[in-house]
Amino acid sequence: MVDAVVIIPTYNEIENVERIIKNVLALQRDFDILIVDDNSPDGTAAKVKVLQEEYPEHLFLLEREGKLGLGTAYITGFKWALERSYEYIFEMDADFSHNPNDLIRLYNACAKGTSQVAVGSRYVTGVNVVNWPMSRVLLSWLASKYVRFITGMDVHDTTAGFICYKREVLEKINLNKIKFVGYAFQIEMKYKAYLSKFKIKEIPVIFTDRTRGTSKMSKGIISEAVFGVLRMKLKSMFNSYEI
Ligand SMILES: Nc1nc2c(ncn2[C@@H]2O[C@H](COP(=O)(O)OP(=O)(O)O[C@H]3O[C@H](CO)[C@@H](O)[C@H](O)[C@@H]3O)[C@@H](O)[C@H]2O)c(=O)[nH]1
Repeated sequence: MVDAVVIIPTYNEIENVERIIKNVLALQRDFDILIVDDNSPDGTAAKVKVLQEEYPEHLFLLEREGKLGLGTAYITGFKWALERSYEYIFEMDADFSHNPNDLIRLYNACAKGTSQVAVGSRYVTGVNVVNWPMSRVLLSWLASKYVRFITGMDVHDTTAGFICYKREVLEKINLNKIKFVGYAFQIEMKYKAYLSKFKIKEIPVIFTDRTRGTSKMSKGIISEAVFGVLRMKLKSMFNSYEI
């Protein structure tokens, strides 16, 4: 029985999905994969179904009816994983901005180290981002600084989406109380793990922007993060923030 599952949310990732699945399933350590697809018009889910014939025991697919956001895709995936016996539950993008080889480094930080959360971090040793335009690097770096300042969390890459959670973390957090649907979900999850006193370790990784397909980042995602983080902090100061 494989003890680790990599959850990969997809929306229009037809150009990446086969390669990312094959890369992860070819790693030296065994991982299962759960794809959470939001009815991608480009046929991503249909491609996954074909690949399931090749990897019937290790590749799983959840299909949702439409584009419901990155955060809710992960929550759906977490609940699926908790119904099974996985001990290590990962988040990873489909587009190779996260290097699948680094999964093993994140795994080791939780399985062999003392951390319950391992974050593939772009900003723990300088700025390790390749191919993003300067404006996007600045936005992401400033967002991480802002979140660190407001929340007081000792995490440099607070918006990172390359994570290993030990099962106990996802069992402790009330997944039905997660407020953010977009990328700010990443911040909220880390904040809840931090408030729950879990040990969060940042593992330096190089984030390389996608060469195929397009980002789903939008202005709404930014305002969700800016105001949402303030709300989150204020609530926790007045003890009305539920983990
Ligand atoms: N199912 C589903 N998947 C989605 C949705 N929106 C995005 N995705 C998937 O989520 C992954 C990340 O989306 P991208 O649009 O490629 O993200 P990015 O702009 O490269 O953003 C990166 O930086 C963010 C901020 O630092 C990170 O929060 C994010 O995880 C990612 O690493 C991809 O696999 C994409 O298909 C959605 O609504 N539904």
